[in-house]
Amino acid sequence: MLRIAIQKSGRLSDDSLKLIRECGISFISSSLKLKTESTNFPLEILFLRDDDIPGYVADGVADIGIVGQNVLVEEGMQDLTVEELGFSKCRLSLAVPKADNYSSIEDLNGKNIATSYPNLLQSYLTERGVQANIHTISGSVEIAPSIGLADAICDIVSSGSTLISNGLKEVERVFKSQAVLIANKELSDEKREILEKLLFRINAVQRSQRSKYILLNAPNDKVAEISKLLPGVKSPTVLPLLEEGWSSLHSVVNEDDFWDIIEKLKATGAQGILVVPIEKMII
Ligand SMILES: Nc1ncnc2c1ncn2[C@@H]1O[C@H](COP(=O)(O)OP(=O)(O)OP(=O)(O)O)[C@@H](O)[C@H]1O
Ligand SMILES: O=P(O)(O)OC[C@H]1O[C@H](OP(=O)(O)OP(=O)(O)O)[C@H](O)[C@@H]1O
Ligand SMILES: [Mg+2]
Repeated sequence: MLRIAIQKSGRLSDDSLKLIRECGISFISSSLKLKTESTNFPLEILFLRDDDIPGYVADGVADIGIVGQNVLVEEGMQDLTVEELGFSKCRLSLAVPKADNYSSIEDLNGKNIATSYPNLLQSYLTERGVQANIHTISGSVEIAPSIGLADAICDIVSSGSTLISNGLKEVERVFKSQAVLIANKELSDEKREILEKLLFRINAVQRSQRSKYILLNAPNDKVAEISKLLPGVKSPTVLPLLEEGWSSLHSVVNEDDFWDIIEKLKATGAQGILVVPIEKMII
């Protein structure tokens, strides 16, 4: 049995549970239960505060965990990382009151900065030769300048709406973060084997999320040109249409190239283009 620690409630919780479920792992969860076991995979799930997860995994209380890179690097445990998971993307940024005349990082010399990430902030400032007073607080950081606690803050930003609501502007990006899977370094062979199975499933889910299945009709004399645009996993599938001189072409496209490719396909004379989601993808 492998033990995974995930955040009990917060920004990481829903996507962590979603990923586990998309891997075909079933379990019964209730907001009151802090531990649950899968009914169809050798996995036990612990629901914890996110800040505690790296420590528990390092100590072996949990075998693996899902946590934000910001917390992991702040706690100096980035070497536990196994896989980037691509969700809970955010950044750690420095922000000052909107009305401040901020021109460069040197403006923060001698200033008071409130943050929950003193280590990440300190190394960012040190690298740039800036000396500031860091006040570590555990939450509601954005309020600090307006109550006279600090001149600036360093906190998580995603849409930027929390900064705007608190009369602040983002002035420096300190760290880019996303959720990662971490693992204890001394897993037994049995546990490592379960982790490999889980990683295989996670990769299949992630690959499918980055890809789309595409079907289209094309005149036979355009099939070669279109195949170059849609190489797919190995090569596209080409099937004859009932209508003479036409083929149906099936392939897989990467989400990032998607709109670019669609434009080019239309230019070749492709018709009836269908794009459908892929649930799992094993290559
Ligand atoms: N606005 C956001 N958008 C995307 N990701 C975010 C956002 N805010 C935080 N995160 C990511 O999610 C993680 C958890 O954030 P959350 O705000 O739930 O933490 P918390 O308040 O410290 O929770 P806990 O009660 O578990 O200690 C952060 O460490 C960060 O990696
Ligand atoms: O740029 P935004 O999209 O506004 O997101 C940033 C906010 O999100 C997080 O807090 P959260 O809302 O999770 O609440 P918390 O302070 O209780 O953790 C983070 O601490 C910021 O305050
Ligand atoms: Mg926390």
